[in-house]
Amino acid sequence: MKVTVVGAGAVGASCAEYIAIKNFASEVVLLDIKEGYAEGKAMDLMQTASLNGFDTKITGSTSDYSKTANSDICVITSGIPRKPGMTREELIGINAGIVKTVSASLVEHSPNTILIVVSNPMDTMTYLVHKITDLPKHRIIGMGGALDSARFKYRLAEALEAPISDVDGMVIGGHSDKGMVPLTSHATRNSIKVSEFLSEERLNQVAADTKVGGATLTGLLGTSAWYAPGAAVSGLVQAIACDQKKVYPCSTLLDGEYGLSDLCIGVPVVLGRNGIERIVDVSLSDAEKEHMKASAEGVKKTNGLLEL
Ligand SMILES: NC(=O)C1=CN([C@@H]2O[C@H](COP(=O)(O)OP(=O)(O)OC[C@H]3O[C@@H](n4cnc5c(N)ncnc54)[C@H](O)[C@@H]3O)[C@@H](O)[C@H]2O)C=CC1
Ligand SMILES: O=C([O-])CC(=O)C(=O)O
Repeated sequence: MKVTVVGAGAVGASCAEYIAIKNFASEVVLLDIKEGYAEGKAMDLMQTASLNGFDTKITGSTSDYSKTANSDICVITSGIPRKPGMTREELIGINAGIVKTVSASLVEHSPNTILIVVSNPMDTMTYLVHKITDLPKHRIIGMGGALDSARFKYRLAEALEAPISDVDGMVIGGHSDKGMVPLTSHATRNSIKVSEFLSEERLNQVAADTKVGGATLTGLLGTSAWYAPGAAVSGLVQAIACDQKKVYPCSTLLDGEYGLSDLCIGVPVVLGRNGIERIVDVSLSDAEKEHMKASAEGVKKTNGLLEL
């Protein structure tokens, strides 16, 4: 199993590290445009192999896509991150150009690959990849919901004063401060609805804190987060590589599901060796349906800024 990660920055390196530590891939190629940077990150990570007990071979490349040839899975993390006070949508001007050239080069060298898009604004970048490559839709996957759901579970566990392993919950919708739709009505603590434990007001606070999860960390760190994003990407990569058939919310091209079409937005999907093997249609409350509709309008507005 060969995995390429483009962008050896904070998220790309974290993602490569988690993939290696989980020890399911034979090879990870890190590629960056900065001279020597990916080679340096790869060497540093390889020097953790005997300490962390993995056999995955990590190599680095400066813009040489021949090294990525025949990758089973490619991850795009190249692009600028936001600074405090910015929205993800403001990154479109620079990141669209980067994602366009990177995805074309990846597909040229790995025509059978499954592509995972991470660069922001992620739903719009995922849509862009559909427009400029001829990969089938089940092989183009946007990562956002897996991370947002992990943050939701963190906030739920905090409010419930319960261990995170007892908590389950999912966030669908656009990966943006306003567009996320935390499914509070479906969230559970060991199979019991969380509304049995938390007031509506507290649950609304959990949802609000979840939606600004990325912005909160950007304010604290001065740039956006990388540990949880890297771990979330490695989860998707593992689900595909190991044919786990796990359900994750991912950004995917919709064609009528959830009453939406011609956009990529986060919905629950089954992930296996073929990429997105099924889109799961979950029944939503009226409020969640309205929220999803507004989220889709936001994503479409950002898509409208693309020069296609
Ligand atoms: N979808 C999600 O849930 C998340 C998305 N992100 C996004 O991921 C992206 C990366 O974030 P960080 O790793 O923190 O940024 P970073 O600045 O640490 O790393 C980005 C890397 O991309 C490289 N790069 C730029 N243009 C390139 C090109 N044409 N080819 C190859 N490499 C290129 C840069 O040299 C840099 O090393 C940002 O757009 C950020 O907003 C970050 C966290 C979560
Ligand atoms: O907040 C950001 O800009 C990066 C990101 O998408 C996240 O951490 O959720």
